[in-house]
Order: sequence, then C-alpha cells, then structure tokens
Amino acid sequence: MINKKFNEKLKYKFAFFCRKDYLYIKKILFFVKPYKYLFIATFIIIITGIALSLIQPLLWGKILSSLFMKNYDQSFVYTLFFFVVFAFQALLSYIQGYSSTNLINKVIYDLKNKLYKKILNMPVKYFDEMGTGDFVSRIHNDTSVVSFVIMNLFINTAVDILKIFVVGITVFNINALLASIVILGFPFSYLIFKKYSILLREKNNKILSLTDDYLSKLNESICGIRDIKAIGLKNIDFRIFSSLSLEIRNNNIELNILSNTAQTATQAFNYLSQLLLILIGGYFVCKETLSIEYFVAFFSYSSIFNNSLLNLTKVNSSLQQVFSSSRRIFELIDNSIYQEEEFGDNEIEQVVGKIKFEEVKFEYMSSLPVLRGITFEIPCNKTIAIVGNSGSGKSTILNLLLRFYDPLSGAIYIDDINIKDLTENKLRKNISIVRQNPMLFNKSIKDNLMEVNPNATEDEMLESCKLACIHDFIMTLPQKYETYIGENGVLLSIGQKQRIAIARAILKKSKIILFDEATSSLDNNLQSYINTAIKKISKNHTVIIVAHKLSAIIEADEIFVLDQGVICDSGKHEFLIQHNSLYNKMFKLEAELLIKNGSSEKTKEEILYDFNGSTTKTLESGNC
Ligand SMILES: Nc1ncnc2c1ncn2[C@@H]1O[C@H](COP(=O)(O)OP(=O)(O)OP(=O)(O)O)[C@@H](O)[C@H]1O
Repeated sequence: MINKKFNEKLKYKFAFFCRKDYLYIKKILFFVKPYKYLFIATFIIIITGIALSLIQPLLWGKILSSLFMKNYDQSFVYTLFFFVVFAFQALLSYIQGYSSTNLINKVIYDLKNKLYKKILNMPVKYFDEMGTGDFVSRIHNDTSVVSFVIMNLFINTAVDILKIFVVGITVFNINALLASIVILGFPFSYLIFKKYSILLREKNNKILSLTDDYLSKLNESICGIRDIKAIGLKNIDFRIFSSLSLEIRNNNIELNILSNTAQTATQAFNYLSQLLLILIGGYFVCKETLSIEYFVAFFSYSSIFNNSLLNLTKVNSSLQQVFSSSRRIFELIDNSIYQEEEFGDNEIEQVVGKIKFEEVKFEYMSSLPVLRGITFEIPCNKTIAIVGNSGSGKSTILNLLLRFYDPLSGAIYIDDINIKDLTENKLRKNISIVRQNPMLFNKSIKDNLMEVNPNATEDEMLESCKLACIHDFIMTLPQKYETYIGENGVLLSIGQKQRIAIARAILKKSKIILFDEATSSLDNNLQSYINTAIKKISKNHTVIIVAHKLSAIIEADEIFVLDQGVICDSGKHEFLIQHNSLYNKMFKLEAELLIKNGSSEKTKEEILYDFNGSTTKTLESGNC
C-alpha cells in the first residue's frame, strides 16, 4: 500500500516525463538498433573522453601545488602529462564527432524513408484533411529534431548523469561540507526543470502546429503565384503570410525567453554556490584543513558538476520539442490516427477492362451524399462518357474506380472482381487517368513518359506521342524529347501538358483509361485529333470520358447523364439530345456559342445536326 502510494507520488512528480514519452524514446531506440555497434562505440569514446577530462582537475592541482613548493621538475612532468591527456582527449573528440554524425544521419535517413513510405500509402482522404505543410514539416523538421534524442538524451544526458554521480562522490571525498554546498544547488535546478517543462512543451506544440500552417500557406502561394498576381491578391496574401510568420516569431521568442529564464535561474544558483565555495574553501585553506592542491581540484570538479546539472536543465527544453516531434512522427508510423490503404491479394492474370458499379453510394462528409446508388456496366473496349452539372459527382466516380476512396455501400468490379480484392499494383497499373491539369515531373519529356513504363521502346514512346498529337510539337523544341519541362510542366501550355499526359497514359498500356476534363484546354482542331486518338485507343481499351464539351463526348458508345448523385439517363448522343432535357440544356448553350463565335470548323448546319441529331424537332421534355 505504502509502496503504491509512493509510486503514485513518484508518477506525479515525474509527470513531465510521462509513460507515452518513454514509449517514444523506446521507439526511436528501435531505429538506432541496426547501428548498435556504432552507438556503443560512440558511447565508449565519449566515456573515455570524460574519464580523461576528470583527470584534468587533479593535474591542475598537482601543477599548482608543485609550483607553490618550487618543485619545478615535478611541475614540468605534470605539465607534460597534462598535454598528453589533452592531446588524447582532442583525438577522441574528433573521432566522436565523426561517429555521432554518422550515427545520427543514418537514423534520420531511415526514419525519413519509413515516414515517407507511410505517407505514400495513406488513403487520399487524409490528404484532404491535412495540409501539405503538415506532411512536409513532419518529414523534414520532426525527423531532424529526433536526432537530438540520440545525441543529447541517449549519450550526453547519460554522460552528464554519470558525471554528476562520479564527480559527486569525488567532491564528497575531498571535503563533505564544501560538497554539500554544491549538492544544495540540485533541488533548485530540479524544481526549475520541472516547472518549465510543461510550459516549454505547450509552446513547442504551438510552434509546430503554426509551422504546419506556415508551410502549407507557403506551398499554396508559390504553386498559385500566377492566380494570386492575376486576381490581385498579392497584398492580402502577404498579410496572411506575414501574420503567420509573426506568430511563429513571437512564439519562438517566448520559447527562448522561457528556456533562458530556466537557465538563468539555474545559473544564478550556481554562481551563488561557487561564491560560497571560494569563501568557505579559502577559509579551510587558511586554516590548513584543506590543501591548495585539493582546493583547486575541488573547484574544477564543482564546475564540472554544476555544468552537468545545467546541461540537464537545457536538455529539458529540447526534450519537450523531441516529445512533440516524436508524437507527430509515430502518429503516422504507427497508424494510430491514420490507417494505411488496404488492398486485396488477387493478382488477376490479364485485365480485360469490364467495369461494373453496383448500387454505389458515397459521401465525402457524413450526411452530404454525393452518389446515391449508382449502377452501371461498361463492357470492355467501349468508350463511355459521363456528363452532368458541375458538382454532380462525375470525378467522384473516377476516384472510386481508382480506390482513392471506398464506397459507403455497394461495390465496384473490374472483370467481375471486386476492386477491393485486387492488389494495388493490378488495380492502379491497369487504370490511367488524364486530368484537366495533369501532374508532370521536373524532368525531361522522355523521362516523364518512360517513367510509367521503363520497358517501353523508343518507338513505342514516339508512337504514343503521335497518337496523342504532341509529337510534332516536341520535335520543334531545341532538345526535342530531352527538353526539361520545369516544375509540374510549367514551361508548357495546359493543352501541351494534357497531350503529354495522354501519351503517358497510352504508353502505360493500362486497359482502362480515364479522361477527367482532359481536353478542356484544347481548341476544336486539337480536340478532333484527340477524338481520333481516343477512337484508336478505344479499340483495345475501356475509356471513360468526363467532359463538359460536346465535341469530347459526342462519339462515345454510351453517355451517362448524372444528376444529383444518380444516373438519370443513358444512351447515345442523338438519343439523349432528343429525350433528356438536362443533356439537351447542357449542350444547347455550347452549340449556340460555337455558332455565335464561329469557333468550330463545322458549319452551322453541321453543329445543329450534332445538336439535334437526325431530326430538327425541338425538345419539350426529358427524363431529368
Ligand atoms: N475531397 C473532397 N472532400 C469533400 N467534398 C468533395 C471532395 N471532392 C469533391 N467533393 C464534393 O463532392 C461533390 C462532387 O464532386 P465532383 O468533383 O465529383 O463533381 P463533378 O461532377 O466532377 O464536378 P465538375 O464538373 O465541376 O468537375 C461536390 O459537391 C464537391 O464539393
């Protein structure tokens, strides 16, 4: 019972270093494990260095006392000995610097890789919830902070505790009264340590969260710099950035003040105890109860003792930062709040490309349904278009097929296999998506293309570019396929990026190709080329096109009309124009615009024919 009470008390006293923190330290140790020999070697080198540094005060005392006694030969021998010790210590310090840097960087490298892999395997919904800055900060900053644990907690702190212990015994042996004065400083240092630890941790958490916002903001602004300038948001954007920076600055200053206050308070106690030491020690030397040799040694030892105590209080502030960072790292690594994507193990031999949605319901946010029970079937090698008003859920259908999200109910099948049962590789390798503003990497055009299929031949690459109507443009560039296209293809127009992305999808040789407003930036001339390309692709691919443009979908084998989360009608263009009011309305405006602007190569009659189908009858009513 007493024991239990004592333990409770102890738990309370050490609340600043709780069980969870201890677990984080253990988890970091797991990353150190592969380098245990390097870790042990570093530790031994440091301990040897300390042992040598502990000899120094004795040598100081010996040199001084032999000088006082005018024994110059002896003082010369001690001085020589001192230099040997010093040289050996310098050498050890050099080796230790090398081994600890090596150790820390290896652990950080492993930690970063592990974390990044986890992030890559996180479901897309978490990326919707968390800002970019959050991820960047966890990978870049938090992992580096953790290196502190290795050096300062595992090694330096252990060494400081050891020093306090060894030096403590030594000073007690020299003079118990003087040693008591030195030891007296410890409870004060400990109280400061405890008092400030909670405050420091809170401050660190605040700074980390502000840094996430700051990095997200920075990323958003730099990526959207063109829109910010064009919309005239420069000043507002700067104000937001500046206020975030200011908050981080103020919090950092406050953190520094807190940390300095803790250190200054400890230092004040140190100075006070040193003053007392000189006065009382000097009195003992005058009374000849303490030799000058031991007084000098004692003074040096007490300074080592105090420095180690001071180091412990310094560790405190960084330790709180380490705990905050460790929590953020292991939150992802342990999947404690974020689950990894789960896939099946069906390694289907050959995907044919048949797609089936069965009563699929989905919502991004609870009680805001986006899809309300979608059922359709697409035979292989067919071209399907999905149309509907903005926000009706067209892109969501593609996202579900790619398993970026899972349906709330219902199921999706590829070749009659539930996509949940397919392996990640089988699913994603067999589907390619071309988006409105496709993601391209800061590499050459060739590298961007070949990355999706490193086994493709040069001829296949050229063929896919010809099919996507981008080959002729690439050949006009000074370095042709070797041309670098900048970050996210910034050196290309959107239309050029879209066509490279189409070529990439063709080269990937997926059985299913999705076009999500992929040709929205192309003029009608290029659109007709792409239509021809899609026609060619569709001979042996299943193609789904999401588009608002009439010219992009008119030739599809079947068109699904999506309205308020359900497919309200389907059929060929000519049928829907006549029978579906929503479809009719959507494209009426476009047809009128084409005629008005003269932006189509087709004649007015041809456009009207496209719009009205084989009859000239105007539409009265439809299914939607
Ligand atoms: N990541 C998301 N988180 C929450 N809601 C989302 C998310 N993505 C889309 N939505 C919502 O889901 C609905 C359907 O979006 P979706 O992008 O599928 O529409 P869409 O028909 O493709 O629209 P558009 O034609 O404008 O591209 C919209 O109301 C949208 O606000």
